[in-house]
Amino acid sequence: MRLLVSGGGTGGHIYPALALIERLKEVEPDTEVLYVGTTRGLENKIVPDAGIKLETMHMQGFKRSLSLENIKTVYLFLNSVHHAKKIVKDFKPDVVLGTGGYVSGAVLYAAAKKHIPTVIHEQNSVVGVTNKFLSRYVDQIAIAFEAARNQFPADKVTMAGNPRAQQVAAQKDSDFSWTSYGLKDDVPTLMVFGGSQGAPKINKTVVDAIPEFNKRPYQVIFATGQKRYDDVKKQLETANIKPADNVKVVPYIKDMPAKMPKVAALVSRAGATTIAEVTALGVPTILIPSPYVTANHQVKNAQALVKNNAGLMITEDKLDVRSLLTQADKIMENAQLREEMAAAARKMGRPDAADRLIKVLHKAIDEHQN
Ligand SMILES: CC(=O)N[C@H]1[C@@H](OP(=O)(O)OP(=O)(O)OC[C@H]2O[C@@H](n3ccc(=O)[nH]c3=O)[C@H](O)[C@@H]2O)O[C@H](CO)[C@@H](O)[C@@H]1O
Repeated sequence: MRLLVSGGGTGGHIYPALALIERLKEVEPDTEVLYVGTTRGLENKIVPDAGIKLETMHMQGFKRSLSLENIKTVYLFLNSVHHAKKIVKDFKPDVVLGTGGYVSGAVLYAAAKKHIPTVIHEQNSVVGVTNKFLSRYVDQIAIAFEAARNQFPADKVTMAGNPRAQQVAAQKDSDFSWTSYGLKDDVPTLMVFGGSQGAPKINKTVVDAIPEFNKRPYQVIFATGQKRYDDVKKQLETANIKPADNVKVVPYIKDMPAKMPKVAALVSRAGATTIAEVTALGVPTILIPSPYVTANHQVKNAQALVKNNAGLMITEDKLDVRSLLTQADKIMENAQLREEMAAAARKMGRPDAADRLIKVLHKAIDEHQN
């Protein structure tokens, strides 16, 4: 298959695309892939690191208030559509997949106008602006939450799940060792990150909790987000806080599918891709939904896990050292509770999501020809 993929800005849009590509190359080894992203998003690092060819376009999002910047945004969008049409013409894809972010708006719109089969993947329960816009033009729409179904034209929608779920589930017996971080393999590990880019309030709270984490019988691996690492280091120095041997602070955790199966519990934002991963594997979670997202959708994501006894939630306004430690200790110091939460989480997982999405791609190709 010749697959053109576009999705960008944040890890939540990029990792599902990469997971799909990895699986497609397994089942259809002659697959050719080109990825189109923005010049500034996380895709600039993650996609080439995965050995996938990347083309970039300069784009920006709309501001909510009326502003001159929006004129520039429209200009950049039209320019990108023009650029994307050229990419489509040169690459000659059998199908084009969009996984969200402004850049996928331009690429999928261009492909649809050039009569190429198109599919979008929506990771969230509340549909993103780009996918909403594209839903009129594309052939097929794959979703990961039932709640997204009625926000799209009904005849185009298939439930697929998030391909990242299949990727992490496939590595559940990974031989990754925590010793590569200077941690131990026989001590339960709490992983902490605030989404793919880190979150300042979570970072500050974890920094302040480190003197207590230092004394715990479990270990902590804390990813600050690449761009926020220096800031966290400064906070640690100013407050004279030194992580003990059982606490590691890093900018970013690479190759998460190999590592996540080895964590006892996770503290994180409630982004859709993280949720897909923890439910595929059965990882107990403490979710701190981002209050800065469309229609507060991360709270809805988190509530689904809480309702099924698979996760605990701390809303950001209630997040402080005490609430964080209380919930972390509750899970980390009770192996039986962890097992129960893990089993509940696994029941919600979709470990065949990539295969389902591949079927949707073929459906788009087949039905487009008819
Ligand atoms: C603020 C914002 O708009 N967030 C959105 C963004 O989330 P965002 O990209 O922040 O978060 P997601 O949970 O969707 O994805 C994070 C991904 O990054 C990985 N990871 C994280 C930290 C790390 O050190 N290493 C690493 O590999 C996680 O394992 C996961 O695969 O897109 C998601 C999918 O559209 C939405 O649900 C989120 O609401």
